[in-house]
Amino acid sequence: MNRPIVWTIAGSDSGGGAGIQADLHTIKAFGGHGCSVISSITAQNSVTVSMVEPVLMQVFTSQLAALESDMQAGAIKIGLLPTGLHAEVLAKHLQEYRRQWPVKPYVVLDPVAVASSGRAMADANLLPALQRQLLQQVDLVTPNALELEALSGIVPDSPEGLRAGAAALLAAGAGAVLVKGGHLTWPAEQAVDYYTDGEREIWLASPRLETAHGHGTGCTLASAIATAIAQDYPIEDALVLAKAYINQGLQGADFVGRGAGPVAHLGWPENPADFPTVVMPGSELGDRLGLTGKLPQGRFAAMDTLNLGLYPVVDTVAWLERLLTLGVRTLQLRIKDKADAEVEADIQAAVALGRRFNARLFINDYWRLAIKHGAYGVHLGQEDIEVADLEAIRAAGLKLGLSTHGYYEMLRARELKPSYLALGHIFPTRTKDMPSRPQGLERLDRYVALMAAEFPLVAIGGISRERVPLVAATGVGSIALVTAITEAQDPDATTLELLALVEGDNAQRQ
Ligand SMILES: Cc1ncc(COP(=O)(O)OP(=O)(O)O)c(N)n1
Ligand SMILES: Cc1ncsc1CCOP(=O)(O)O
Ligand SMILES: [Mg+2]
Repeated sequence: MNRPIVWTIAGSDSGGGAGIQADLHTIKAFGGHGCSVISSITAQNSVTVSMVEPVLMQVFTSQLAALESDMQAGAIKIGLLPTGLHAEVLAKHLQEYRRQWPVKPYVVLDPVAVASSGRAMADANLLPALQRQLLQQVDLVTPNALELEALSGIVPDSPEGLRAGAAALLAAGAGAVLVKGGHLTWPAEQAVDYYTDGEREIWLASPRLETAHGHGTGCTLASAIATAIAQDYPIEDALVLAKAYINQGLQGADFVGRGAGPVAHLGWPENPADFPTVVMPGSELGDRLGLTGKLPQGRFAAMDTLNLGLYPVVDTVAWLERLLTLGVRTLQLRIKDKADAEVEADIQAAVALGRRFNARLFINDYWRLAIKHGAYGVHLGQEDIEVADLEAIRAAGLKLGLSTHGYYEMLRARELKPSYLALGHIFPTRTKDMPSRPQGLERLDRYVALMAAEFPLVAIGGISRERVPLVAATGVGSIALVTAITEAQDPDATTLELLALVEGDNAQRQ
């Protein structure tokens, strides 16, 4: 596999728990190739920092030049900069990379100024240089509560204070801000991270972990985000993965010296318990954080099985009838962009057919008509979550399937307790213009490992007859298809073959 290049520009920690050393562990764990630009050499162990020595400016810029001429970065993580001058010089280099490089690196700044022991790690000129020059060159800055206060002058002692502090960093030029919740004193029982790019907010919560350890968490989090982005994960997935990596690493942390041990580096996060909760409007925590909106009041009706099997998605009642007659038992009517009045008769007919064949028949999009005609279930997309009356669908007893396109959307959908989750699009598809990138089998594998115990899962998007065995091998319980069936030379024979492939002995042929 091609490992994306990720640079860390940071200080060396002789104790091996933070700085360059933590960054390189993390970059490797996330599948990147780590390159380092050492900004300063620290002498420290698990109990004290005894020396911080900035590297000569020529040593600093020679490392940048060496990498720049041969090993252009997909993402750059910046940690400790020992002087304001190092920050100024770096800002100029970053500006130049953005101008010259064909692919712009994603830059994450972890604004380290004070060690966890309380010792100042940088000179007094660093803060103004960050504020006036470096912030403008970064895509994401990741302060903790103390660093946010130092950079913005605003004390984040409430959600409003936190939002105001983050807004000040956006105004200073940062592309986005992630405030880490570890040092916030509220909410008491959860460590809540806050992300904003000025247009949207994401709040991620995990229970506070009782541990004496955690040296290097800030460095590790920023490196994990940078490497996930270099792997082409969208920012919201990078945030979720990085927080899961930290939670896993804190659980596994132990003494190395006499003091606080380093966060452990335990590979790609896979345990659902390590993943954060997406704080939803309408939840108790959401209310406390000032989010507005509603949540459904309970779970959606459960499916009768975790394995929904072959799942054709078609646009006419005639197709539904043909497939039901062949023995298909999970199907969807997907008619796009028509007025309710134009589709009502088809939806009514589809619901009646589904009942006659005792099938799991989902209606895409038209949730009001689905409720009105007593459909078995509704399938909705991410955009619909904001606008559909989910509680009305739930209260009417309809099943709900939700589309997701990655870690963050899966975790957000999880909070709505739907009947199944769809994961897509797995391969490039001609059927629909997708704003996200194809997920591929490796990511599908990981999603299935994470969510399969909790929800029936459906894979969709670009799944041809030939790809069905590969998709089925991930353990996903259902495979949704459009063109593999509707454009097959012999749709009936193909459907029977697919039923046997996906459902094996459980295929209910008539
Ligand atoms: C099983 C299944 N998965 C995903 C989709 C896509 O739904 P959505 O995101 O709402 O997009 P449209 O289908 O409405 O274009 C689906 N329909 N079925
Ligand atoms: C509706 C939809 N949602 C995600 S991909 C997709 C289309 C799947 O069609 P095909 O199986 O022809 O690629
Ligand atoms: Mg839809």
